Amino acid sequence: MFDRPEIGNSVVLVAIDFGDIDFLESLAELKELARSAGLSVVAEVTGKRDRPDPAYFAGTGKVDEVGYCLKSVDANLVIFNHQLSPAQERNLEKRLECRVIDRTSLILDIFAQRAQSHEGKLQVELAQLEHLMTRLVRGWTHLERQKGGIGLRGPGETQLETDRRLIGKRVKLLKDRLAKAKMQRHVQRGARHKGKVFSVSIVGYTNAGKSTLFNRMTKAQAYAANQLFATLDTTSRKVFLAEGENMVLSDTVGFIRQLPHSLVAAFRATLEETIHADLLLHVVDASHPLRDQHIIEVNKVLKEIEADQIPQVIVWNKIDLKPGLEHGVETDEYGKIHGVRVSSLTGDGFDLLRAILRDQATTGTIVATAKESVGSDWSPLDEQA
Ligand SMILES: Nc1nc2c(ncn2[C@@H]2O[C@H](COP(=O)(O)OP(=O)(O)OP(=O)(O)O)[C@@H](O)[C@H]2O)c(=O)[nH]1
Ligand SMILES: [Mg+2]
Repeated sequence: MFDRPEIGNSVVLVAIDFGDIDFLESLAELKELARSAGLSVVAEVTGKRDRPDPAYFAGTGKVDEVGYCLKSVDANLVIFNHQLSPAQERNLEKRLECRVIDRTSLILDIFAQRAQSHEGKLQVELAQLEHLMTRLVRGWTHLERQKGGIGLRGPGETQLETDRRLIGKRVKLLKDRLAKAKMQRHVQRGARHKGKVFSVSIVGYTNAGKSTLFNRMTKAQAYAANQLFATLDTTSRKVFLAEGENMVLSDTVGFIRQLPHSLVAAFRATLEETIHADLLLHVVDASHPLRDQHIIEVNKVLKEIEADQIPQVIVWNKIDLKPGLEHGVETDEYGKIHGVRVSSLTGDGFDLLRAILRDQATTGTIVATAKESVGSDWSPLDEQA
């Protein structure tokens, strides 16, 4: 009953510009997401609108445009870049005679495909059920209003109630299991803390190169690929820094703008690992045109999970892709380190990164926190390029 519905693989993207400043980027990202989900984008329909209007698709001819498009390209899925209400989704499916999903469902689908560990699978199922729940709830109130309320229960509504009860039960079970898994991790972390091992978490936007950096540091084989959300599970390894000095390095799930709330909540447990780190390596794709927005998005999530107090080094990664950028360390006006430029692909700059890790492990004072560097509008990368 809780199986993920099969989605097709030829897809038409629909994106309406409601005046968002980053419309084009978010469209590009949607394409990337679709590609990462193994879908092939065969057409795009775009439009412009001054405000998000639920009634937009009625009578504007836009739906017909999507319909014509579907006929000419033979696609079996339509993905909308913005949030659709369940009613909108149903109406659109009826009119287009094609499966319709939105960005959130697409991201959930990618997570469902990728989840590997027991805990990761539980988290994704929980997020999917919670997504489903909000839709059932809304469908329910909608029906209630139609029928005029009290004393008019139809068989359909009873079914909804049953569904809700069953899903509710499953949600509770999943939450219990996740709580147990969290306890276990807590115990493991406790053991690590006793040995006082310096712990470092790698965080950053999806596809920034976190796993590639992790692999180079640990000589491990974490899955790295040119797709969004290649990594879902936190992986940790012990790394030798210097005589008598080790660290535990953790690779984590990537962030993305408009990450569905249910997913943020579900992954909070895994990300909590991050809160207890002594240092964050915030990996940024320095060659990406939107790298500054990516940093803001990641810091937003870090603040949400209360990890914004932890010393943080911005690791400008992929400098091999930016002609003119060279490896180097960036310090603020107090001499504290807040950035380092490297290439995880070639290893360029890794001796600097290792030195920073070693010094921070022994002194704990050479790196600034994100809070300390907020407000400084100095952008060293631009100075360099
Ligand atoms: N040119 C170049 N490519 C890199 C570098 N670091 C990583 N990449 C590539 O960038 C892509 C993404 O790398 P990953 O390490 O999987 O990125 P990630 O941040 O772990 O991504 P998610 O797990 O999806 O969040 C891969 O194709 C890597 O080969 C680098 O320094 N230079
Ligand atoms: Mg990864």
